[in-house]
Amino acid sequence: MSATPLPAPRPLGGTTTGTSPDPATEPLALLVRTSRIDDLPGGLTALIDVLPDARPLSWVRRGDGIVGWGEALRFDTFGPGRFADAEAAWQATLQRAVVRDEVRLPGTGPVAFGTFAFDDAGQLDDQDGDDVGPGRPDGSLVVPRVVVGRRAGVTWMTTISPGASLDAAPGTAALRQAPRSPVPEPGDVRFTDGAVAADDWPAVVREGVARIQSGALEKVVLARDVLATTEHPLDPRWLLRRLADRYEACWTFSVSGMVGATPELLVRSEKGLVTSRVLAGTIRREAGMSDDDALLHAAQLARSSKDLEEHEYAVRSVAAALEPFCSSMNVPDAPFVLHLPNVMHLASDVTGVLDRGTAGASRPPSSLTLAAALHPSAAVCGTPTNVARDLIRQIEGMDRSRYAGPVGWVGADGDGEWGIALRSAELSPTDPRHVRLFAGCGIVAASDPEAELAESEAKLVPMRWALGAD
Ligand SMILES: C=C(O[C@H]1C=CC=C(C(=O)O)[C@@H]1O)C(=O)O
Repeated sequence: MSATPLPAPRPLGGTTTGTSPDPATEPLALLVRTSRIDDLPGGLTALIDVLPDARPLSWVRRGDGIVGWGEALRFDTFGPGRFADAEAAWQATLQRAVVRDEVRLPGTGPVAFGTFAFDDAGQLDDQDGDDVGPGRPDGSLVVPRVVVGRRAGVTWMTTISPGASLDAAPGTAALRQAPRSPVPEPGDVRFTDGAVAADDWPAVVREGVARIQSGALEKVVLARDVLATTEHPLDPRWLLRRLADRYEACWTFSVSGMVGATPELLVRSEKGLVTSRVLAGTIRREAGMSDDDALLHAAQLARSSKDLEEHEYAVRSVAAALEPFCSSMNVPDAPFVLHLPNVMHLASDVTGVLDRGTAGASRPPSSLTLAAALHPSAAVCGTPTNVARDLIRQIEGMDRSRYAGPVGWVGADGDGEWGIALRSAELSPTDPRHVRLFAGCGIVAASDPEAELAESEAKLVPMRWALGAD
């Protein structure tokens, strides 16, 4: 890709920051270099272990993926155009990037990590319900200074130098020499109720069930938050290391203070093939459960008509959103059971072949465009989407912020991976000892409010555990 002297990426409805000249007035070119490096010691946490400071970027699963740090560029976007604005800013950036990529795998060359809010309709202060927007962005793309990645035995390092700066060339020696701050332990953790007290949450679910039974909608996903206060300032690397080690089937992510290990892949787009792992329908897995008991639970989940109904809505919403972009698709007839340490889920992998000539577009849709089209799926919102979203705004009583929004990365060719920010926590931008944990449940006519509360507790287990609580 060559550098074209285009105007600087003006954030359409957003803000851009870089580490070089003000991008609003001067073009900010990026020099991007990717080289293969020696494999890293360590298995599942090898990538996490190279992160040098407490502002990590991460997208890691089973020891593979990409991590990044530093900020060559950042785009913050607001309101309903947040995805399109982020995409436009990324495309404008790529126009001015000079790239030398010696590895050429998904995740090499220029990449941007991203995180987007669930809702774009203003933000509620979680404590007293005051509207505090538009301070916090509804979406952010971060182009790191350094990326380290690993895929199927190939390990690489990318350096991204903005403007006139020239960072050290990528290489094993450069990575070894980079200073790395120690990861402090968070110490004791205290958990308190979030916007809606746990004891009051079943009443919210009851209201959701009543609306469904009245015929207003078929499914709604209702969520709650829990506040955690740590004894010492929390370093997100502490969470990432524990999550990547224990929840290896999940995507361990970190972007701008949104951290978690999600089992749900909103979309992966790679060389014309798109995949979405749709989850909905859950059964708890007790600590210490035997394999035989786990199998019995899995069978019970696979037969549960309430869970199958929840799942069907989610699969249908994903298939309908992907269909306009695909020349062919495979939507499984029946889900499989995904086993995680804390829960089991009904899961379906929906796949499709991208139609390269979609709707007269000059290039195939990027993974970010696909994520925007898929969000919010019925796994995190409901059916019909608009009715469910309105009901969430009315009765949930909480600002979801980036919980249940898309999180992931996009590369220069548009390929990338976007998860749904579940099993997640948002670190306070102002107090490093404060974190909000989130969990939600799909509600259908047959849902039992107390059982949903128990299910939400099971979904909080990964983040509680990652903080150090048993
Ligand atoms: C909304 C969440 O989970 C979704 C994903 C899997 C299973 C779900 C369920 O069974 O309700 C939810 O749809 C969450 O973890 O906060």
